Amino acid sequence: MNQSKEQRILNFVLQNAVRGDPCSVMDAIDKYCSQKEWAMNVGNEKGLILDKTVEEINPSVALELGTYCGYSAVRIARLLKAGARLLTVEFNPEFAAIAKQMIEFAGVQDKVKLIEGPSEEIIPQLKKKYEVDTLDFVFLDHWKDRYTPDTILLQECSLLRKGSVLLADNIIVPGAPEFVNYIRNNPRFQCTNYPSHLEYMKVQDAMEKAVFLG
Ligand SMILES: COCc1ccccc1-c1cc(O)c2[nH]cnc(=O)c2c1
Ligand SMILES: [Mg+2]
Repeated sequence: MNQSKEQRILNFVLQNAVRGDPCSVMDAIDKYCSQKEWAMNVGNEKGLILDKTVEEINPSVALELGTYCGYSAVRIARLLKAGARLLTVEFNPEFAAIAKQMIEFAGVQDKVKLIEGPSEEIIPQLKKKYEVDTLDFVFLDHWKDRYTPDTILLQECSLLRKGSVLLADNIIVPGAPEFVNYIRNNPRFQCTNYPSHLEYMKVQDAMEKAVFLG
């Protein structure tokens, strides 16, 4: 049974990064995916926008929708203060299995809770099953047609508070036009667009930050 691309990415990390060193894991993934096989990690250019947003908020409780291989989970978790935690949701079991190993190798497993399943099922469980009160930060990086319904669901489940920050990847490519229309025309959100490029490519992309006004 030949290996998946995601397994090849993990193998490259295991052979080229340093166990317990999140930056070496991020660098190895970026090296492999820019030189060998493209993959949909947020990457280093948009990753810096993610870093700045996380550092600005300094979240106690963060949620990521769309774990993939765990690149952005490692990227976010490495910046979290003692006692803070990241919940990351992945629908695809193969991706979740890779991400679990990636997160453990990076040494951030104590800060990260990887939850396998569809976001529309997991979000309503966050309060009772995962002991979440409200979310300080949400990174949307999953199916683009889930951005709007999941943002509505987060509000319906009272998971956002005044000042909660959403950051959405792939506003241009693959694109989330319906989400952009929803969030920019919603008076309960203050939006900021961050032009960038598609990971590992010279193609325009952007991230959108949306602060919940309560
Ligand atoms: C499977 O499509 C891969 C692809 C192909 C061409 C352009 C963009 C993308 C892309 C880029 C991303 O950062 C993504 N992030 C999260 N979920 C995605 O589906 C996703 C897709
Ligand atoms: Mg993405």
